[in-house]
Amino acid sequence: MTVLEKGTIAIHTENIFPIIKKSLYSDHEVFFRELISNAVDAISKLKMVSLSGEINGELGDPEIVISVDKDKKTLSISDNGIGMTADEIKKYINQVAFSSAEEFIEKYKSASDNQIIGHFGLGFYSSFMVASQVEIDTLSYQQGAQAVHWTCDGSPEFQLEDSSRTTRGTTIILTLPDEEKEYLETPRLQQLIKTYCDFMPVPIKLDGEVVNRQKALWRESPSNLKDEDYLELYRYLYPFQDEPLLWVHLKTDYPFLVNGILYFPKLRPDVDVSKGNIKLFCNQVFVSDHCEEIIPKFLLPMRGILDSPDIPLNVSRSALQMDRTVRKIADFIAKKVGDRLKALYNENRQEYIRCWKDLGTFVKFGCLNDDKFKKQVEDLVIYRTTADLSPAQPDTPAVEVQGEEGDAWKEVQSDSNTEGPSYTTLDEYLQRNQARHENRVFYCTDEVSQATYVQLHKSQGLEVLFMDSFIDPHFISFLEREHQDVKFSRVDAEIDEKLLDKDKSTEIVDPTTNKTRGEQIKELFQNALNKPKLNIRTEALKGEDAKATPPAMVLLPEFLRRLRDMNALVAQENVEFPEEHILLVNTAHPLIQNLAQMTQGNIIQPGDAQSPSAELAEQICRHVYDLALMAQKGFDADGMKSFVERSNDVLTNLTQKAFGS
Ligand SMILES: Nc1ncnc2c1ncn2[C@@H]1O[C@H](COP(=O)(O)OP(=O)(O)OP(=O)(O)O)[C@@H](O)[C@H]1O
Repeated sequence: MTVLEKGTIAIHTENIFPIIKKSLYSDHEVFFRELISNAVDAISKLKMVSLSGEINGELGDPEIVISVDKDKKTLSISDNGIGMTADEIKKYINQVAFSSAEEFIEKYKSASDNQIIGHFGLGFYSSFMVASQVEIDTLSYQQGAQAVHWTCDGSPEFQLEDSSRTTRGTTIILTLPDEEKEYLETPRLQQLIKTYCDFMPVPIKLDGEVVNRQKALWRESPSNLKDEDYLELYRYLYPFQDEPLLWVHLKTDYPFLVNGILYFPKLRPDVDVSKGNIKLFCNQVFVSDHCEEIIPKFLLPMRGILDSPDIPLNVSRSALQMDRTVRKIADFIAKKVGDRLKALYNENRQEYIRCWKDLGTFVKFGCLNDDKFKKQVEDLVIYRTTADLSPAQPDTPAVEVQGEEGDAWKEVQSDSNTEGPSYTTLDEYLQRNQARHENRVFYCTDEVSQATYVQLHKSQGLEVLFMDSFIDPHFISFLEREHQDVKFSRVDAEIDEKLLDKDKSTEIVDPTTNKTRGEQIKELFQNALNKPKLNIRTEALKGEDAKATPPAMVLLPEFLRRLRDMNALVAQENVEFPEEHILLVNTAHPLIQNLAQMTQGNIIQPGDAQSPSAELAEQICRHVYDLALMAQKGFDADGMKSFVERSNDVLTNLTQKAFGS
């Protein structure tokens, strides 16, 4: 073998390699991605040269082969690409690669390495992060080319000599010191291929088997893809997860190049919505699992792949966030997501409703965070409602329409018959209820604990919207800012006039005192509860069956509740239920009427010696109050104790009465 050249690499920093090693300490494995990328590039270059007619004869199937020699402690990466001549090695390796190494060090000496996404495009010299010696054995595609062998042991000195290689292409041989011997193990190498090179367009072989998937679905035209293709990729990327709700295929080449597929996952309660789940690629090469700086915040829970060579990757994360192209790409993604939602809303409302439970949070968060996105989707925000909006069933059977299989008319029919709760937009709600309660929206934040209130509204034909996600309190404030004249009130905040039977509550019952039944009951409760800050109101609630209305309700005015919620948020803990709430006692309810009867002409005064029935009445008043309170707040330990004790007392009293004792 003739030594062609011995020399010193033209760099100015002495001992460049220890510095490379140190500055990339946490990211050693990226050398693998860099070398495989070079191999893929060499194969694509060969294809291009061949297309230009410069090569005669067969190219053979492109492939990259990874092999390990444990005795020699070497890891080799071979490609059958374009190869290099001695001159090219001198130019591209000795000069280009190493001057970029120097540039890298200058740039990142001071920066903490984890600020840079995936240390992408470090190039050939990154092999010195792991190898004590690097060799290149290569034969150029050019006719009559001489194979060459380059060796460098990590010092700036190298050796270049002739090689006996006879096949076109390049092999990079890394000799690994003991501390890097993990890269001699098959499972570790498999994992690296899967992580970084899974979607690279050339087969990568390890131990004779192709390990990578190659096909990058996002580079294909959406018109050639079926739903199943997208689902298959999702299952592959996120195994053992629920199926995604829908997806958006991103594809543009102007003014920037972006390809990708983003999926809306089913939002599980344990999903961390502040953490990005989208995988960032650059020309099918994996870069990072973390692209929080690129994806609009409200879309972070989306999953999938974003592939763009136009995202600057070797700048700090903060610079990335400020980058104009990155900002434009973020806008582009948000717009595409908005378009997709709009299309689904218009084309398949049932499916949109099915997805809404999970999509709703994205969309609302997006409206709060991004004005452009808000404008795009504000008409698509829907709410579950107590109104029954299912299409009326026709009185006469539908006219038989003869149609082919899959006939559009038939599909529409089956679509509209889908059962389930009804959904409405805010505009539709306001329009529908304009005559009864203009610009007023009744809503419920907890279907279970507010069930009584919802039922009361429903039975009087008042429509209630369910706004029960964690984002809804913020969203309600946002809606009130957007629609200045619209007021939102929770079903337990105040009682609408429509729910009250004014005639019944003014009925006079006691001719001697001239007190209405309402006044009498109010006094009864005031004395029994003895809570000066509590505002007791007596009203007759409307309802065909008085028993179906609640005997009493605790109301907390909307502004007081919001104030309390805000304080709780600031204090990060539960704040006491305000004492200044309202107890609405329903004089139409038989229980309350019985109470009035029991104490007629015998109003209990605190401190009075009480008759047994007056005592029972007092107990029941407290009980009615507790039951009403329960819907608003749970009990603390003391409250629970006295509630249970009193329940037992009341029951004992009642059973005694039943025996006539
Ligand atoms: N396997 C290979 N086959 C043929 N040429 C190669 C191979 N590996 C490296 N080269 C040559 O060496 C050059 C320098 O490689 P290096 O990886 O440092 O930078 P790069 O690939 O040009 O850019 P990047 O910084 O994006 O990796 C390449 O441009 C290429 O010409």
